[in-house]
Amino acid sequence: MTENALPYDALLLCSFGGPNATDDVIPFLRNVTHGKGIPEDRLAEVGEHYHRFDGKSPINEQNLALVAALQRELKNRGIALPVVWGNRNWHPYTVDTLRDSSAFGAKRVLTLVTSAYASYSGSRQYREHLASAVASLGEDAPHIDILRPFFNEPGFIAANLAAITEAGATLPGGIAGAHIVYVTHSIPDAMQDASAVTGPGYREQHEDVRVVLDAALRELTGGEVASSLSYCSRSGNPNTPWLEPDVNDHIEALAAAGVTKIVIAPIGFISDHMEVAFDLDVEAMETATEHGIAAARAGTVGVRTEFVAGLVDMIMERAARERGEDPSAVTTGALGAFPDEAPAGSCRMRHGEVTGIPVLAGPHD
Ligand SMILES: CC1=C(CCC(=O)O)c2cc3nc(cc4[nH]c(cc5[nH]c(cc1n2)c(C)c5CCC(=O)O)c(CCC(=O)O)c4C)C(CCC(=O)O)=C3C
Ligand SMILES: [Fe+2]
Repeated sequence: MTENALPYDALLLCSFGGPNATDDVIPFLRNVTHGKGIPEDRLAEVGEHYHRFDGKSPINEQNLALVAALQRELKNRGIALPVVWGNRNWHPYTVDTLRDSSAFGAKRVLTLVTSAYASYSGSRQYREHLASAVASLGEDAPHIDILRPFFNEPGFIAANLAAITEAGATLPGGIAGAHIVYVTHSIPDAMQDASAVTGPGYREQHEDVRVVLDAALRELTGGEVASSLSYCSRSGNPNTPWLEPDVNDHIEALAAAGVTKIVIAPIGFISDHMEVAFDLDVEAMETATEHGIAAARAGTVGVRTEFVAGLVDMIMERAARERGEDPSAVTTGALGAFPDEAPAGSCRMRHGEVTGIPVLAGPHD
């Protein structure tokens, strides 16, 4: 049987974007932090992280690699679906990509947002961004659908599991006895609360992944698995509460409790972009070394075959549903598949704050 992705005629990979050169850094950071109240000194500090890498974030090449991997997987399955790429905060901007796609005849575009978990930052903000791109294209805009969050897609889990076991194998004595330090991006407590209003919140989605991965690791190793979830990359006003513990404080506390080896597993990110390359590989690794802990950083899912195949499964499942079929949504863990359309009031920046900003894939309020 030949598979097809109808009614879709393109897949848009929609991501964060990052600077490609020194001169891009400040304008990129202005785009990201526009209206967000991030203090100047935090911006200067984050600018320094990028300058350590000559102003070039690895994120763009990683997204291009994911585009290529998705194209390969689709082609191998005999599915004709062009994959295009657009960003929220840097070139190529989503609006430009969609204008081009439309010029080439795309009428209905399925969007894969590069955030695995739902919160304002990973979900609603992208839905606002896509609505604004569509509005500015007017009649030329294709119809856009958005794939649900994929944190509990089995391929995402399998890819993380493989990455953790590979990293664990590099530790002295292997993974046995290592504490698994799962890490994700911190968000303000208010954003966390707002993410939990209409369904399982951002933290709960990660906890679900942690439980599933721990169980799989236990099965693989035949031993006990100790783990915890911690957070990196907090910003904003220091007086505003964000999700804790910070990964560095947490590693310090683990050392004080007698832990001697850890795997740092960045389950909150899909590629080794700047948060991973600096906040984990530089800062968290330094913290571990200072405290006498042997640490191995697990890779992100990147373009691992399990992950890419799982994404294509999700694409085909969604396409089938849009054709009126009733495909089953396969998920791991206890939370089930998130809905295709976000519920009213979900994933606001703050609970109860109605901004009136239009969104796609869900009601505006
Ligand atoms: C949950 C989440 C993800 C994970 C989901 C996902 O993967 O999408 C994520 C990803 C990313 N965040 C990124 C970069 C930045 N995020 C910032 C600021 C913020 N992030 C937030 C949350 C998240 N962010 C929040 C609540 C803020 C505060 C301001 C605001 O409410 O928006 C700032 C401003 C400076 C600072 O304050 O640090 C920068 C530069 C990059 C690109 C990296 C690269 O260039 O390689 C990526 C992939
Ligand atoms: Fe961020």
